[in-house]
Amino acid sequence: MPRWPPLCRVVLLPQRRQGKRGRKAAATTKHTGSPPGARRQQPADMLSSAHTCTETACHKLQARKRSRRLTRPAHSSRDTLPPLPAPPRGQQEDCMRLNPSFAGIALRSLLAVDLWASKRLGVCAAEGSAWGGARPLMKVVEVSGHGLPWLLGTAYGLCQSDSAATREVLLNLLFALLLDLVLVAVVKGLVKRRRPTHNKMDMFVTISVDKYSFPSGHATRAALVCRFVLHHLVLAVPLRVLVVLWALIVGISRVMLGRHNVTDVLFGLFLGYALYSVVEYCWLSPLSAPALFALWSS
Ligand SMILES: CC(C)=CCC/C(C)=C/COP(=O)(O)O
Repeated sequence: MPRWPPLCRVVLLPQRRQGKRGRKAAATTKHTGSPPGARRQQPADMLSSAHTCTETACHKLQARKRSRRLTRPAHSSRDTLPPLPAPPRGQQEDCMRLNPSFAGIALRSLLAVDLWASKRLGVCAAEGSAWGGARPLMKVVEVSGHGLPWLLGTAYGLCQSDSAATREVLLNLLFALLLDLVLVAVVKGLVKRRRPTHNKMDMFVTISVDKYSFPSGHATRAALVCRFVLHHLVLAVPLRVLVVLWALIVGISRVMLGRHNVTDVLFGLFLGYALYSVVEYCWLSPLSAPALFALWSS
């Protein structure tokens, strides 16, 4: 590789390293052949001055660069300012508290309203509560939406059924109830929202995740069973209305008994309603699950 003459090193280095102001000056130099305000140089002058300043300028530049490199912090780049040091952890949390997002504020407000409303509506939470006399009745409603009677009742009906159509419907109801139990247990285990403080833990048969309240298992089951029954049972209109009312009363009773917050029940009703669509989509029939149905025919 050819060695560049010293002139090139001296002239090119400062131009490459200069900032905006330096570039402006360099543009003037390029245009006029000299820095602004200086005497216009002749080609011979330029050549001789370039030669005479070669060694000293080069040494000065290298020394300046070296000293800049020594004084510059290790993390800084040549063209950017060094990044500001991260604020201590406590200060970061303060900033987050001072600048919460819109979604954060909305969620906190919703939860505050939810807790306040749930406490006000928990009128059967204890015998001494405003509607404490209705507590035994609410507990009957609680049992009517409990998983155990529904599972046992469906399994019994399945064993007793002698028509293929009834068997198909009951098998799918059993599948839906089991799916619901699993889904609610998973969501409760993930969200881990504690039951309201005013709840008395005197519930009929619970499993470990039932110490959590989101979503309400009774509400999901009530919505799921309600949709299932309305689709697969031929009922008179008053009975259909009664089924819908039962689902709503089960949901409301959860808040009145102090078992749940309002949002637990609302989400539970939505989840149960949506779960029915999944059950419909995965409908088990002698065509889609022949092995399962063969159990009964043999
Ligand atoms: C033991 C079995 C088969 C089911 C447990 C049903 C149960 C206790 C659900 C909890 O419902 P909430 O979440 O509405 O309180």
